[in-house]
Amino acid sequence: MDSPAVEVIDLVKRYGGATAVDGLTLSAARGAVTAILGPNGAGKTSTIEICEGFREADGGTVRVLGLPPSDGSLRARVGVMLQAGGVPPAVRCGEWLRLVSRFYARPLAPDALMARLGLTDHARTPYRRLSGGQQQRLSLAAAVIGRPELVFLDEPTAGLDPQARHACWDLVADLRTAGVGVVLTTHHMDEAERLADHVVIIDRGRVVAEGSPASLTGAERQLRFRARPGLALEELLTALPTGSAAKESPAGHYIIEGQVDPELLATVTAWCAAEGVTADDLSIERRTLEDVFLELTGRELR
Ligand SMILES: Nc1ncnc2c1ncn2[C@@H]1O[C@H](COP(=O)(O)OP(=O)(O)OP(=O)(O)O)[C@@H](O)[C@H]1O
Repeated sequence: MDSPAVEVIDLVKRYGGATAVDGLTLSAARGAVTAILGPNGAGKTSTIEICEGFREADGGTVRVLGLPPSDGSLRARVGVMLQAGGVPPAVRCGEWLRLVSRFYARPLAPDALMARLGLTDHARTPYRRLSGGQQQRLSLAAAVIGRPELVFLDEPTAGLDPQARHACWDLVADLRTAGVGVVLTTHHMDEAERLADHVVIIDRGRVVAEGSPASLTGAERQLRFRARPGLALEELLTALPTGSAAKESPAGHYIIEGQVDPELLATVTAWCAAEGVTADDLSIERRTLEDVFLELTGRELR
């Protein structure tokens, strides 16, 4: 049987006295999209850069396509999109892509890839004159041009406009269809929910949850509405069946959890009416990945 695309066991990474990755274990399948989520400083980039062979681990085992990350044969088989830099400032966009393509035996056509990522009009623009989003798209193009078996994308859509974000999503979906393994980090929960087969949530250098987006969010539904901030939810709770929960998060956004049925809906709307409150945008929804993420990693800023 093939080894996983990426296998990380008990990974440890320290910077001076600080432990950034603290016994992290995860696995990413071939031909699937694995999203690594975590708050700022959780250890995502450290982990990914160790897998890419750019940083040394202080402990644990990492295998990429069954090989140690330092194995030279991986260069031709693995695509890497860095968070920033790596391109000479004066090189033109199209020139760079053609240059990178020459390192590979069966590269994609640079012009077609530029067209796909909206870079055709910038083919002759030097890297330093590209906007942040255009530089980002060029890095993405360079990561996939060699038809890799596996790509690492570190925050691929950070700073992209909605059009470019969708183009990136389409590209990732096509890579997956073509059997390419994709390991990406993102702060966009909707992106992970939309793209990923497998989500790994890490916090303080450790995995705190993993599974498919559906298994992480569960089947439970919630009642949500918007109203003026500061409603007396403890009062509402006394009218709801035992086991229900009500919270305001953020201010003016209310979430009621429990057995969401017509009776609960009627109780909540009747209570709102008695309070003289109109419940706006009332909806019954499943928990989102963002809800799960915040529950697991807390709300304090890092
Ligand atoms: N080269 C370095 N030297 C010292 N500390 C570092 C270095 N790189 C990362 N760190 C620290 O290690 C921890 C993990 O950083 P890392 O970049 O891996 O997190 P991350 O999850 O990718 O964060 P973000 O979401 O902000 O990109 C942070 O506390 C960071 O300050």
